[in-house]
Amino acid sequence: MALHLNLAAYVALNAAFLFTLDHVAVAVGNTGASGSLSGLLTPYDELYYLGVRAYFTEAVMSSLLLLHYLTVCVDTEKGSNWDLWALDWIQQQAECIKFCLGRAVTPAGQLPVSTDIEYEFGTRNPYNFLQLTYYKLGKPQMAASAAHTFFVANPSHLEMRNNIEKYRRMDGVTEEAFRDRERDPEKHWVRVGRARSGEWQECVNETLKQTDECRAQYVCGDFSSYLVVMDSRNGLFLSFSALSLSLLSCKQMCVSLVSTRPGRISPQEDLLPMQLEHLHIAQYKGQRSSRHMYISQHWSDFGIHCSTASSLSSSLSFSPLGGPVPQVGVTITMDDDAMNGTNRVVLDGVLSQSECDTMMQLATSVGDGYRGRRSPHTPHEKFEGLTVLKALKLAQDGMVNQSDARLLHEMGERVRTLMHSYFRSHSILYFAYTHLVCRSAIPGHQEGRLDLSHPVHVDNCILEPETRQCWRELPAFTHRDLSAVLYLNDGFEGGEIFFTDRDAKTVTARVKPTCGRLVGFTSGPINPHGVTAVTVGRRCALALWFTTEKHHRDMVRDCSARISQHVPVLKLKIKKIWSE
Ligand SMILES: O=C(O)CCC(=O)C(=O)O
Ligand SMILES: [Fe+2]
Repeated sequence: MALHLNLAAYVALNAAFLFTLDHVAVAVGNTGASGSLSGLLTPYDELYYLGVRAYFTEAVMSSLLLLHYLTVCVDTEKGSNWDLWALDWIQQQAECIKFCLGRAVTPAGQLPVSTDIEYEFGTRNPYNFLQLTYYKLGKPQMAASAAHTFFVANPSHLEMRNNIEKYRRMDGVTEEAFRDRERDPEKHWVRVGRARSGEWQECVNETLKQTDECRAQYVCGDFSSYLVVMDSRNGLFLSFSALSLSLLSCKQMCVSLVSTRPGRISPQEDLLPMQLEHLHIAQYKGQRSSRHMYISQHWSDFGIHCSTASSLSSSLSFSPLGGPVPQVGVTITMDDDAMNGTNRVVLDGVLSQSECDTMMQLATSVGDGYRGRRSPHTPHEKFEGLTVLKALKLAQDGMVNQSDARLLHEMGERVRTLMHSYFRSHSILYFAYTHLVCRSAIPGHQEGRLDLSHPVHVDNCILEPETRQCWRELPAFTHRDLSAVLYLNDGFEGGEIFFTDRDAKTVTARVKPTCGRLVGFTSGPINPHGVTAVTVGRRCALALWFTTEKHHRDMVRDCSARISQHVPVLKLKIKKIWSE
């Protein structure tokens, strides 16, 4: 977690560093109305800005003192490894602090720390100041350490990258300097980055521990009951409801803080649900009977808000143990084990050769839905496609066979039934989007080609391979729950679909497309995937995405279902409207 500046800690720190503050205030020549010479404490924000001002006016000595205070503060916060027993202690201190606060701290000093300052520390800017200050004072080891800690949260900061390279070459700078000074209290992030199947339990435990510590530190616990007792004479119920609300928001704030990566300003929405999903899968595979109890217990414990809960419930509504495939001639060619992953499957025999041929013909005759334009993913391929609705409209206009257009529509239903059954979906699957896509190599543009036909991605979140995070936010199609690709042909070169680890590099499975082969997988972060370059020929497939949320269903599909059933009737209606 970044720097926590709760009131209790503020008071404690101010008391502990009063001496330092006196020096700082004198050194920067600003005792201020609320300065320490008056015997009262300086507001945190003011201190910070004094330091920054001193830094820019090159008052190195004074800024160092002040920034030293700030880092000691960071270190102290870091070291405050509050255990649950601390909650009791804090509760006991809370009344005392409240009493002392009014006497020892000026009204300005009691102000909460501003969001600007929270932001500054969240993005680790003080470490930037620190590194230069230490450098000027001839302390390269300390400077390198500050530079590294800053850089972890600001990896695109080129100047700091250069500085770090310089520090590495300096005498007296050891490897020890290149350690993230804020890392220890962020253990859950370290675990998330490394967790493999057996480690999710520890990962969940660490996240919950951090949340508990945060709540203890911010006094989200039963501190409210003291105030309720104190205020019981004047409006017990009003006080109680107000306090309950602030207690809840305090607890929720801790969920957000724990879910916010160092250097980030917004929380990762599904941090604990994501961990629980992995744990659930690991335990499901291990056939442990207590799995659901564990998950539901901590689900409520974490105080997950609605959207997070729904993302968890949707990810848990598929079983990682494959179900039956209720269709004659369809076989399971690869399951989770064969694909080194979870919730992935390859089914064969979903289409006959003649059905594939029909679809290829349909794609060839009308595959201008995307006007045969260049692929959005690579300049070396053309990308043409067709939606079901477009095919049915073309059928209305007599441009394609009605039966072909209906087959396209019916194939989607076939895939839905298979996906629902194989993934043992607990809820109805709605079509989110469907399209038939052909990728064609542009002849003469293939020499020395290194890119992919479709770069590695996750279908319902934005993958950030460096941090192994996947951000379930727009413009990703966050409502997609299951993905399916039904292949129509082979006879081209390249064009394999492959799955990777979250690093987008470690390939865990590869599948060669062929007529009637269906690749199905859950759309979330456990299934990053891409398509290798199509270097010769044309590769066609029907891509489908399903959602368990009714309001995200593809309305156009509903419309096309009606059209599919009533093509002749609609045609008559349209004619009638024209003639009127
Ligand atoms: O065509 C494929 O094999 C996969 C396409 C894909 O991943 C996508 O469209 O999101
Ligand atoms: Fe995809």
